Amino acid sequence: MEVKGQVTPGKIKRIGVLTGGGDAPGLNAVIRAVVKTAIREYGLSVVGFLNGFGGLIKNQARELSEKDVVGILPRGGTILGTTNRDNPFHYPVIKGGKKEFVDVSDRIFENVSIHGVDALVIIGGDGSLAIAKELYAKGLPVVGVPKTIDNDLLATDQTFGFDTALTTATEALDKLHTTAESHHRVMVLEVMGRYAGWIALAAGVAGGADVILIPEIPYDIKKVIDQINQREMQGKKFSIVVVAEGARPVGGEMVVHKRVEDSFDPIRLGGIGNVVSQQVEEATGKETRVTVLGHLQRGGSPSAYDRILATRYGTGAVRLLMEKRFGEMVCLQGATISSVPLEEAAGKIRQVPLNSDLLLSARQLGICLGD
Ligand SMILES: Nc1ncnc2c1ncn2[C@@H]1O[C@H](COP(=O)(O)OP(=O)(O)O)[C@@H](O)[C@H]1O
Ligand SMILES: O=P(O)(O)OC[C@H]1O[C@](O)(COP(=O)(O)O)[C@@H](O)[C@@H]1O
Ligand SMILES: [Mg+2]
Repeated sequence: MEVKGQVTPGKIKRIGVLTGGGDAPGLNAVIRAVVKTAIREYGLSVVGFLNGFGGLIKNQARELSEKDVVGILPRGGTILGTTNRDNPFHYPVIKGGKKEFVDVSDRIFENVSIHGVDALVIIGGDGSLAIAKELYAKGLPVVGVPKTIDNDLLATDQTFGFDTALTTATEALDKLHTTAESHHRVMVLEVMGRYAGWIALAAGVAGGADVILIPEIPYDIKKVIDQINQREMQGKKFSIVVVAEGARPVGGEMVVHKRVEDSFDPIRLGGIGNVVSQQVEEATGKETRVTVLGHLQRGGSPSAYDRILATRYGTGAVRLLMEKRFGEMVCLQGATISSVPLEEAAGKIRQVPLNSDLLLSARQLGICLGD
């Protein structure tokens, strides 16, 4: 079947790369690995599309030479820019003074062809990879690279960005411990993760939290209060509570901080830390403070682990392209870089399994999980 706008690569000579969705530490390390591998190993040229799918739609691009990636390995963010809007299949336009959402994906095929690009590396999370999958179905030769601090992508054991976010959250817990201990307070730390509790659970264990609340286990506030009171009775005058932004009480809803209407998923979570903090203060009479870690978790230099994972993903993605394994995504399976069809990764999320051994360890340490 002839697909409109289809790009049929012969020999691959020129590739494109873009970063989509929320940024994550390690994006630059992937870009560097893609550019160096493409140019040095395969003699290709590389063009970077700017600001996620926005740049592909609006034809914003820049040539990427080896010189352009010098010094970016340890840098946070992405030299290409990114956005968690600009879905080409659901793109906002103003028609007759009213906002409508239309399919502008044909523009992507035009721009890819203008730049002479034979195939594209798309670095993104569940949302960007869902778009990548649709573009592939429409005839664009793409491969995916799994990114997100949330670690919530199906079909890979780990996304890059998670380890750095986890380190930031753990450092925050270490710092909160000293002030909590001095003031005999309860400290609540709200962390990111959308609908998955990976950051909260891992940071909570690494940072010695007393309570960890994650979306996968709706909590009973009485259990949280009991834990804090029990610690008090044992002479432990402070407590540390980690709350994932997606945590919710049994029978209750997640707390929505704001809606970003142009986004495919307009919900931005946030505020549950405050709710928990107020309830704890009222019930225990203990002074309680809340810290919302927010975008600090997405910023800064990637950890050594994330630099290595990002580099392995970037080189692996170019190898996939050269083997014409389009419609696939590089992934981590155990200790090995492998690949899976985008189908298995796109638009699906991976939550903490209730039989996870990390959850079991947390329980056996006496950490309250709110149930
Ligand atoms: N399930 C989905 N299907 C298709 N597009 C999606 C989906 N979720 C998000 N998107 C779109 O993908 C882009 C990036 O999504 P977002 O979730 O913010 O980033 P990420 O790529 O990190 O998951 C946005 O344009 C968003 O509108
Ligand atoms: O950048 P925004 O719009 O505030 O989005 C915040 C969301 O993005 C994240 O930081 C990362 O999510 P994605 O990887 O899906 O972009 C979430 O943890 C958080 O809920
Ligand atoms: Mg997403």
